[in-house]
Amino acid sequence: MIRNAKKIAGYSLLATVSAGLLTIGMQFAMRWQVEKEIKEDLQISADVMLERASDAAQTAINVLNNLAQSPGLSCTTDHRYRYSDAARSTAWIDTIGLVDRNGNLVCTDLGQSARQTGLLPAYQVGDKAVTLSLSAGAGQFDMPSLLVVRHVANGRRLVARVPGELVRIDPVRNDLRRFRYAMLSMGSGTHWFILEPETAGGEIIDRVSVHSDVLPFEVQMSITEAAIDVVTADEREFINLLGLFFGLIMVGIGWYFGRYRPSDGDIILDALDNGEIVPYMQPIIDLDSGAITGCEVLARWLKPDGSVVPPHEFIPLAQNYRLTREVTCRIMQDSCRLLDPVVREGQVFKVALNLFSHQMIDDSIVADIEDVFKDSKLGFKNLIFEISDRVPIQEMDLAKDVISQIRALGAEIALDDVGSGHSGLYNLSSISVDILKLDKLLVDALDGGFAGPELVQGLISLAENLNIGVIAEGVETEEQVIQLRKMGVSAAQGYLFAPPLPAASFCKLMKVARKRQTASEVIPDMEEATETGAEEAA
Ligand SMILES: Nc1nc2c(ncn2[C@@H]2O[C@H](COP(=O)(O)O[C@H]3[C@@H](O)[C@H](n4cnc5c(=O)[nH]c(N)nc54)O[C@@H]3COP(=O)(O)O)[C@@H](O)[C@H]2O)c(=O)[nH]1
Repeated sequence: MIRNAKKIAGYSLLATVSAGLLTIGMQFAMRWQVEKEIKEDLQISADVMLERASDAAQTAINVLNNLAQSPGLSCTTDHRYRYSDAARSTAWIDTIGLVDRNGNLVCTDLGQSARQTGLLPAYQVGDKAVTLSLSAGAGQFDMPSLLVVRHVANGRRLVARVPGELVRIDPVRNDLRRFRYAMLSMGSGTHWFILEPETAGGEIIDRVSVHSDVLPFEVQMSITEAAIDVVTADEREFINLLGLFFGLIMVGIGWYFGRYRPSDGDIILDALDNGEIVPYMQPIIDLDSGAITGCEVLARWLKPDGSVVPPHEFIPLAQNYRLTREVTCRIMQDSCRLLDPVVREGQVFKVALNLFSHQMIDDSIVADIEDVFKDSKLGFKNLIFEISDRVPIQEMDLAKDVISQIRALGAEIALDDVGSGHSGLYNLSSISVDILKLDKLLVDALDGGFAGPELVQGLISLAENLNIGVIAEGVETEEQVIQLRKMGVSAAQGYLFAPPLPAASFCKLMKVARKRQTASEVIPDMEEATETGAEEAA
């Protein structure tokens, strides 16, 4: 199972939906743009068609006006040459002929000799000098031609024929013509031609209508929606591919952001599971005899790369992620297991374990202590639980209850960090403890400073009066040992004797200490074990 599968699925769904919306948005925008362009094209088409029709008609009128300047136009070869020349002078006209007053075509330009009866209506006095009419198409599907008629004399008229095929050419894209309807009309219901769409039906998306101010032409055009689908076919495919591509990228991003990234809490849990958080033991020495009377258990994180992480770097993380119970249990279990060989040899010594201040108001710690130590050889009576005086206990009644339960098991309670910067002896006034642990700051103050020795002496007297023991912490010099002994302190720990040691080194040290009972014999060997321990720790 992929870790964070739900998260990845959520992100991917979000990504897919956004890719889908983006694709739809792009399709919509593209369709809107194409529709706009099609409408513009339709307008241009209509304008061009009207312009062509007007240009063709106007050119034919001009050509016929020029011819009409010549007097006595007839069907002589000479005149027919003139008609031919005039017809060829412009692409719009395909033939020019002469029509008699009865409307019969009597001759045309050269090459167009056939006589045609009834081409135009009979001439009426008062007819306009120039008229426009339409010829019938030769076949059913032929387009009628525009006949431009110019009266010359005696009811005779010059006629120029303008074929519709030349006018209907329009610039609309081939694929759009199938959906376009176009009509060029000449007023009063007469239309020159109608271009029907190839594909009938469909919603009309635009209609345009343009007309000439000078000539009786009007162009009407419309186009159906299907044209948009045809025009956008390639683009739609492209956008869909783009959407798919974008969707895949978004899913990738979703996976990236949703993938499992362990929190600091997960890292601590993994370290616990992998046995990387281990107990180190710092010996507690009897200053009178030099014997090791116990140890303080201090947690260390041994990383796989060999580095040793001190507690102040990972304990706050464990606190943030509410993993203090797990840490405490692991340290207690490992201490119990690792010290077992020493205990089995019959050595009696005290093991001090640190508790978190909030554990003082949660009696699950009592059950945990019982669980771990109930069957151990060490026994509850050799356990000391240290609670820090740095943090005032909030719910004193609860704390008193938890402490009395721990003491009822037979274990002792030590008030740690007494005399440290944040210790106010507040806790001491409310809870009963068995041991005071003088902080390194106080021990350092023995060497000098204002009222240092008096302060220590005062606390020692206080402890004596309360009938509680004292352990000095952070002892680093022999002078401190001498002073502490003078003041009546008989238990201490510190780098002078040994730093916190890996369990194996501490056990080795205990073995040596068992053989040599006196301080003068033990301390030199302790240095040896300490060096070994430091090497192992490294
Ligand atoms: N609730 C728990 N708290 C724990 C646990 N393990 C450690 N801790 C607390 O972390 C604090 C720092 O501990 P650490 O870095 O191990 O420091 C201790 C000693 O190594 C250090 N020490 C001892 N002797 C000397 C010395 O001569 N010189 C010197 N400079 N330092 C020395 O002092 C610290 C003693 O700790 P404490 O007695 O508790 O004050 C510390 O507050 C630990 O309590 C854990 O498992 N649970």
